[in-house]
Amino acid sequence: MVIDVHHCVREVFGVVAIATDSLTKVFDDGTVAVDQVSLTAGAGEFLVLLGPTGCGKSTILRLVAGLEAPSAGHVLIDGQVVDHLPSRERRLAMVFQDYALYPHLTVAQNIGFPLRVRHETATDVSARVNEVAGQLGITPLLRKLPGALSGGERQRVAMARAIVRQPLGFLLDEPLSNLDAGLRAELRSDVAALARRLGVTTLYVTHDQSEAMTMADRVAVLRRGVLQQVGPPEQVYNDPATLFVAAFLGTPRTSLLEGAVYADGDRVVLDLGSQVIELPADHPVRARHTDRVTLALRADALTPAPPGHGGPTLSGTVRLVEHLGHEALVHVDTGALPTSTERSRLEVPDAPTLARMRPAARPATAKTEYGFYPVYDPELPGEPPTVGEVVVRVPVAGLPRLDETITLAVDVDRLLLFDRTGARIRLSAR
Ligand SMILES: Nc1ncnc2c1ncn2[C@@H]1O[C@H](COP(=O)(O)OP(=O)(O)OP(=O)(O)O)[C@@H](O)[C@H]1O
Repeated sequence: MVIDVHHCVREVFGVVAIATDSLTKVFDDGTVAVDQVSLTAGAGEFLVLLGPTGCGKSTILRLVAGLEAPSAGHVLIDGQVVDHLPSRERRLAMVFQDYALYPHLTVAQNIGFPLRVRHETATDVSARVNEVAGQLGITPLLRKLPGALSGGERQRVAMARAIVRQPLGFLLDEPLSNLDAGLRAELRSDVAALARRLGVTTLYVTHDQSEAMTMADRVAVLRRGVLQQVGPPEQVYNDPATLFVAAFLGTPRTSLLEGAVYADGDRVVLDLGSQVIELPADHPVRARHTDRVTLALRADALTPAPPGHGGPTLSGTVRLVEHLGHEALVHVDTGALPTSTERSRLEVPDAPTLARMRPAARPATAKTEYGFYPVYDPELPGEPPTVGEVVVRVPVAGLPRLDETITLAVDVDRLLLFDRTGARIRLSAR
């Protein structure tokens, strides 16, 4: 009788949790790449590590894989500390963005490679390779060489090679980043579905928020090696704990504006300097009278105000209309003071945003009736951005013209406010 060793292992170990406990990595040059990160990917969970470039995502993966030694803290697999275990004994399969397929081996030989180095019989290797190729829909490719494959096919072969050993966990480091956008979107669901079908605990690294949002059971957002927030995608998006998380998650980019709260008789307003947003008189932010705040506004908090709209509004001048087909992204200059990157801690504004900010040298905002006179904190380095822009999605049927003044309805339930430290001001009425 032939016993399938791998199936036995899976049955004995089952699906396992992968965890880090105060994991810290300081490289020899003093770089603190990972700073006391405690995270758990539950058994069978698809956990995505998300953050800007350099935030320590790959280093966490390498520490979990055993390719780097932690400076402090621990890695746990199935509740057991594995710090002493060499990489190969951790039974975790890693897939990198470059796949690292052997160019002179066929697809079948590439997939079977991890089994052959364990001296399994040719019959067993072949059976397992065929099984995995079938699972991934790549059986027709088995005789080809990697050079004859498309990017997406190569990616599937790399996944096949990772699962052939029936690992206890997958560690995937931006495995889709070398593919074009269309294929990436297609493979996203494939990879997530495969991991779920196999029930394998997965740590998936990406800096692409839409990838994280569509694939993850939970997302862990990192900044400079420090864990900011962990939760299901919709929770992290809708209920960000910090200004950084609110700013990092948002397509189009979340707008950040400086403001102050004023509660005056039966009025409660957010004073942006150039204008005020009138809030309902019983709005809980009333308790924050005179506080300086940062307002994070995403496109989904704004709509062009219909005639006679009675709720909170924000107005501004149309500066840019980006056509997306059935709708357009309309960039509206509110005259308010944008939040500096030093305060938001969002260190990598994209090039188009920067390019738009710089040439539009224009003094930001004037003093309002409530006396909020926004100025940049003198201790903050760098040149302040000059345009307090918000972005709204508008159906093509009702597009405004450039330089037109438009009024936007603000969804109060989607107002995200943050204090001077970047911590969320939670409004109990939400
Ligand atoms: N061997 C090393 N020696 C010194 N510093 C390193 C080393 N490897 C990584 N770093 C630094 O550690 C920090 C985290 O790097 P890491 O590769 O983990 O980031 P990342 O979030 O995966 O970024 P990316 O998305 O660009 O891959 C960075 O500042 C990086 O420059």
